Amino acid sequence: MAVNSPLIIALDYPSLDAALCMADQLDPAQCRVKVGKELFTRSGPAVLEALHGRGFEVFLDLKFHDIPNTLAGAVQAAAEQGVWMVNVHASGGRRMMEAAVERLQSHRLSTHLIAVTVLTSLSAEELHETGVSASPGEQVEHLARLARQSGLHGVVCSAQESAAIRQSCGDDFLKVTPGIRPAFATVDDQQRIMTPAAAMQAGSTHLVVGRPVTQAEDPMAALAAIVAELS
Ligand SMILES: O=c1ccn([C@@H]2O[C@H](COP(=O)(O)O)[C@@H](O)[C@H]2O)c(=O)[nH]1
Repeated sequence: MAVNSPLIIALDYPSLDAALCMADQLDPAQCRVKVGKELFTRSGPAVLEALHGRGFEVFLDLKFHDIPNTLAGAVQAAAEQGVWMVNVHASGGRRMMEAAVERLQSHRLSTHLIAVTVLTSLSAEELHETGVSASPGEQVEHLARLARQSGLHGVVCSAQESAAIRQSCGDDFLKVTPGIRPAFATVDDQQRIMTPAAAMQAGSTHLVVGRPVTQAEDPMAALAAIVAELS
């Protein structure tokens, strides 16, 4: 299905039923959906089958991070389940990322492979606490370049870094940005945030939106407000 929207709705729910209840209110021609660690750990591949059966393109957000051989196997397993996009941590290094790219290519799997740079929930102070002396912006850009050199299709970053990555890695390199917060939403545990319209202006190619829609009193009204902001 051709999806003519940058929106990816994060189905962060504790059960398959709850996730499908939200999915059934969404139009697979108008947005993609994201399955993360909680939902996948609870429901397993059944959630992918159910969402694919409803016509959705699925971003499997399991943020793989392991030795090259193990990680390549996990990426292959995800791609063979037909997901549109899967991700790994760029901090796993060049050899790990290249192993995943090679595995997809050798099996002719066309799933988009992207790398998480610096989690959008991390502030500069928290990043420094992990032993990284660079600022979030510097570290994101460093890891984005590494991901691009390793053959990946793009990165997960905050929209605050999209413009710099567009400059260094180009328009075609995907900038998938969580931490999207419309003016009406609460910040929650995110740190590096941006509104939907500002994120698109900055060069994000995809906007990941979870709680501003899924925890809203009226999720469909919240989604409509975001769509209106983007049009
Ligand atoms: O750096 C990252 C990487 C992934 N995420 C995921 O995106 C969504 C954001 O949800 P909100 O409710 O809109 O905050 C969530 O599934 C995260 O696991 C991220 O936020 N930051």
